[in-house]
Amino acid sequence: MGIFFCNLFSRLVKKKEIRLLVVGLDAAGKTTVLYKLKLVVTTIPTIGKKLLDPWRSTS
Ligand SMILES: Nc1nc2c(ncn2[C@@H]2O[C@H](COP(=O)(O)OP(=O)(O)OP(=O)(O)O)[C@@H](O)[C@H]2O)c(=O)[nH]1
Ligand SMILES: [Mg+2]
Repeated sequence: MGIFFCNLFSRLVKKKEIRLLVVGLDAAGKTTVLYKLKLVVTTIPTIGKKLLDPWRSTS
């Protein structure tokens, strides 16, 4: 875990573009945390629950 954050921090200092996946419940505060950490350039909002429902027919 420590090595992961060290690598992440060093990449941020170098201003290199990184992609970060943040997973959590709807409106849990994921985007808020990224903005507070000043990590956000662009975000993709939560995909609709219906699209992720494995029991829902795709036809
Ligand atoms: N009370 C409270 N509200 C919070 C907190 N963090 C975020 N919020 C509020 O919760 C709402 C949703 O926050 P977002 O950061 O947009 O949540 P999200 O997880 O990115 O949501 P999705 O992208 O829709 O999945 C916003 O109105 C925030 O202001 C917190 O720690 N406490
Ligand atoms: Mg969000």
